[in-house]
Amino acid sequence: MLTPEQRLFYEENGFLLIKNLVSEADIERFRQEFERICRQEVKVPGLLVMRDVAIAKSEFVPDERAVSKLQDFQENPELFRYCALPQILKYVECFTGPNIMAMHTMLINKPPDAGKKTSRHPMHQDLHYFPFRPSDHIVCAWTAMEKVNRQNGCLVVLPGTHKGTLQEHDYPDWEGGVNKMYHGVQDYDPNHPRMYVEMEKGDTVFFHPLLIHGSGMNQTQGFRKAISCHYASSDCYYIDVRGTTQENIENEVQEIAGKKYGINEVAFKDTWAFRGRLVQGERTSL
Ligand SMILES: CC(C)CC(=O)SCCNC(=O)CCNC(=O)[C@H](O)C(C)(C)COP(=O)(O)OP(=O)(O)OC[C@H]1O[C@@H](n2cnc3c(N)ncnc32)[C@H](O)[C@@H]1OP(=O)(O)O
Ligand SMILES: Nc1ncnc2c1ncn2[C@@H]1O[C@H](COP(=O)(O)OP(=O)(O)OP(=O)(O)O)[C@@H](O)[C@H]1O
Ligand SMILES: O=C(O)CCC(=O)C(=O)O
Ligand SMILES: [Fe+2]
Ligand SMILES: [Mg+2]
Repeated sequence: MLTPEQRLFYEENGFLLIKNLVSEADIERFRQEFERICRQEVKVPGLLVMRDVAIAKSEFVPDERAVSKLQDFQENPELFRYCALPQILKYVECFTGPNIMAMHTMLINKPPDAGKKTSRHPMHQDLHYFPFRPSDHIVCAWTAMEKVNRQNGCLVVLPGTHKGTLQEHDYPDWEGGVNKMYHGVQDYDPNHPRMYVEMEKGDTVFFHPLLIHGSGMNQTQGFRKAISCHYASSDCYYIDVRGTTQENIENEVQEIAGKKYGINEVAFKDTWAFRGRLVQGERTSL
């Protein structure tokens, strides 16, 4: 699928932007379903509805505009259609091989910043959240549901950082507050070249789980929308993160999973095994 130039670009930079990959019609359907979920017209088992911390901690009564992110929509057939779009899977297969699992799903509705810069997403590596390997067989697809630019907080990437190792992550020291589980790399090189990935509606970026990335504040009045899925080869294997830098996220996830599913001591890897869904080939290991 990939031209030699595209392959080389990904190997060197850790991401690949494909223009106009998802149709307007599909994006409109995802948007409609998102709105139905916000209006609570559909109930989705396992879905996590997240509000921005600035809104969650204020007196303001939240309505659908307060939703900053939907996570784990694998049980919603309409949104999950995104993860199985053939034109996306054709690219994903270049990184994962033929057995493909959709491991993590998100619809991000980055709100207009409430004045505390909490709409930012600190610079991080997604692998920090994942207890499975090898990292080269994991890839994220992130599709802009509208034009994204520096004004509304597009993705910011540090090209080439996927060649490094997994860094220690923790909450950034931000005055205005930080969203739950938005860990960041503590000491990335501030002089590393930065790229602002500006995209049109339907453009899709594929990126490596070690690529350091984040997103800036949304300085517009609109809600910047994107839909994404992290894929892994189903031949990947789970690892034990105890004693590694990932132990802090394991503890937080176990605490939340315990509350959400009413089970104590759920293994971190099981929180992934039961959310993961096969989208192509055979479920061999994950
Ligand atoms: C690769 C990928 C995984 C990378 C990422 O996506 S990183 C971000 C990952 N994010 C997540 O996994 C979502 C984490 N969020 C959640 O689990 C939930 O939204 C919670 C923060 C637990 C809130 O759950 P919810 O059921 O809405 O609970 P409540 O509304 O009753 O609030 C309970 C207490 O939590 C606070 N809260 C709500 N939203 C946030 C927030 N965004 N950041 C920080 N704190 C928050 C809320 O103020 C309340 O606090 P107290 O009043 O108890 O002090
Ligand atoms: N010290 C830091 N620690 C962790 N993440 C940071 C830090 N500084 C910046 N970032 C992340 O990198 C993103 C991009 O930073 P950048 O300074 O380019 O954007 P910004 O300050 O949000 O907007 P602007 O385009 O006006 O500079 C930030 O929004 C934030 O998510
Ligand atoms: O859409 C964004 O702002 C980035 C989200 C992101 O990187 C993540 O949730 O891991
Ligand atoms: Fe990320
Ligand atoms: Mg700045």
